[in-house]
Amino acid sequence: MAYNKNETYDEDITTGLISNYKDCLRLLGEDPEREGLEKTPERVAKAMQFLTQGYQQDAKEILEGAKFTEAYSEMVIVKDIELYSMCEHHMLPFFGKAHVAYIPNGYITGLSKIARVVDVFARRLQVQERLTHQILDAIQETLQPQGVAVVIEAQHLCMMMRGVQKQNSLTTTSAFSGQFGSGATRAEFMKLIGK
Ligand SMILES: Nc1nc2c(ncn2[C@@H]2O[C@H](COP(=O)(O)OP(=O)(O)OP(=O)(O)O)[C@@H](O)[C@H]2O)c(=O)[nH]1
Ligand SMILES: [Zn+2]
Repeated sequence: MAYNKNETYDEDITTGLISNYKDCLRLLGEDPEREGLEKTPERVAKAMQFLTQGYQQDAKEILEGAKFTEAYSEMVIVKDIELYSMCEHHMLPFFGKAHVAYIPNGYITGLSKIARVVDVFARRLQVQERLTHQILDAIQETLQPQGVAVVIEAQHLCMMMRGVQKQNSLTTTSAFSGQFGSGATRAEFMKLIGK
């Protein structure tokens, strides 16, 4: 299922979600029939399907689709990839940036595919740590490069709007494989992403 301007949504899932979101609104003390909320259950049903569309997508297929033989063997970095995901504990957004690098070993991939892979895993219910590792594993297993590095910096609304209510906390997670395990290569990557 691809959700773009010509959005198509699974009818059964949408119908089921609409009915459940109507109940949610009632339980929260709202009137789902009042004018402003009339279409809200449907909008939320579609928004939630959009935000979890990653379950229907295959990161390896995306990378394989633009895998090219190339002798380039220096570090390739795509940094500042904006990221929007939802924490699996509260189903509230967390958002920030992903920085991804790999050192090719005979194959490169289309640069946009790196950003697409970030979205495939971000558009699910996540914890930031698992998201970081899933991006790394997909690239490692598909391109079999000399190494992969993923750093994610994100703010979690569940820590900002509720709970501990810390507005300025930033969570950084990282995962490294292959050559990024060594000090010099990792240090070069961290320097290039401004860390
Ligand atoms: N490790 C990790 N924790 C997360 C992530 N997103 C949210 N959390 C945390 O998940 C934890 C869930 O803890 P619980 O004590 O079960 O939930 P809670 O009572 O709502 O916790 P508070 O947020 O502290 O009020 C909280 O500490 C959240 O901050 C994430 O991506 N990674
Ligand atoms: Zn949370």
